[in-house]
Amino acid sequence: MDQPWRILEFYSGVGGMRYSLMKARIRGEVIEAFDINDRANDVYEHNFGHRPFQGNIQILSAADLDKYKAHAWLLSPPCQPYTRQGLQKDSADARAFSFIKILELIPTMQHPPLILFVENVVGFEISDTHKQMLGIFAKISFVTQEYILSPVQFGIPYSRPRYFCLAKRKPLCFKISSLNNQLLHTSSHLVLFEDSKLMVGCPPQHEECSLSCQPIRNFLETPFLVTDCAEACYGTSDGKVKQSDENNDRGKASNGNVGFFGKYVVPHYVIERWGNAMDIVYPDSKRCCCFTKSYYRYVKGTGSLLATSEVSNCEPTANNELCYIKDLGLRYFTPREVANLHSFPEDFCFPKHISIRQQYALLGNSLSVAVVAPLLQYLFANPCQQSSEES
Ligand SMILES: C[S@@+](CC[C@H](N)C(=O)[O-])C[C@H]1O[C@@H](n2cnc3c(N)ncnc32)[C@H](O)[C@@H]1O
Repeated sequence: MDQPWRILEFYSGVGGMRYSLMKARIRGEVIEAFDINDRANDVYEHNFGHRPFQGNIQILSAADLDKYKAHAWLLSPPCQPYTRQGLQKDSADARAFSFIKILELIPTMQHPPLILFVENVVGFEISDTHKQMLGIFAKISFVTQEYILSPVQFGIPYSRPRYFCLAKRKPLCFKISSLNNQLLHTSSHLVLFEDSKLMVGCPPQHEECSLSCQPIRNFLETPFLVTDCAEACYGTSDGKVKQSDENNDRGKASNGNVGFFGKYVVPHYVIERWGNAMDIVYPDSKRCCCFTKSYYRYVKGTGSLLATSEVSNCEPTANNELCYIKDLGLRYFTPREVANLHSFPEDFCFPKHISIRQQYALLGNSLSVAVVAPLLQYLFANPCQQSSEES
């Protein structure tokens, strides 16, 4: 392909796909992005200087899309229809409609895309939306390779396994076509980035993978210790944090000081209620759990908490486990640290009016650039030639 790829980014959120394209150094241009969420679009515009098309993707027609003459579509549709925590209504969930609707337009287009990339949660691969998607791809002569990969397989101490579908319209082909029509859990054949020498090809959660990961410490804002936090215990007892303590009040110590990490301190009442369900990691840990959009609002299953002190006056026995946890200087990872674990670039930032909770929500919906970039590099590589390995 001589000309730069013309790329559409659907469900663009805060632009994780676009950052992945940049990291993968794909010779192409995002000619339009689409998202229904105002705040996500504010963040996107703040970082890329372009405001995505704001509206429901479901209303787009084939004629609307033909105007872009796009070669590639990147799509990360809502994952709630398929998440284990959700109701798993799958294709019956209204949030799944726009995705199938837009794929169904492809056979009717004058300038259909040549390349598609889809990201979603694990569980999507057994959904009927997935079945419908593959049915449409077969009808329009697309070949596919599917993956379930997590950042831990790329040297990042972060467990966020996600489903990816790479699809190309024939006669385009994959570099390794023997992997067509397979669901793969390994990344070993993906192109190595100069700066990701730690990439290893083993299944997510595999012990050896996390051993070769960098420590969490490398992803923290510095200094990472909690200060001024002893009395920063605000909130209600239902595991939810008070509505009014957004950005300002939360973390204000009774002496009036607001330490940088004050608003990230885990209140003692939350430890008492949810301590046993917390995933606690240390700066030297080589793993942490997936941050969801509910991080900072809820504790259970929404992401790891950071222990900033290993010294406790209490013994970690079953009887005084909560006392022990209270002494760990627990705090939430900051939004910047979550962005670091998502491998977002240093210059990524939020406009001032986006609250902390909104920042977590937007990041929780986003993706790992460390995983998506090599997949995109593989997807866009030498698309018109068979690899020498196969010839
Ligand atoms: C899983 S998130 C994708 C996030 C994105 N990849 C990122 O890096 O931030 C799904 C996004 O799709 C948007 N969305 C959901 N349904 C939509 C629809 N029908 N039309 C347009 N955008 C939609 C949501 O606002 C959300 O930002």
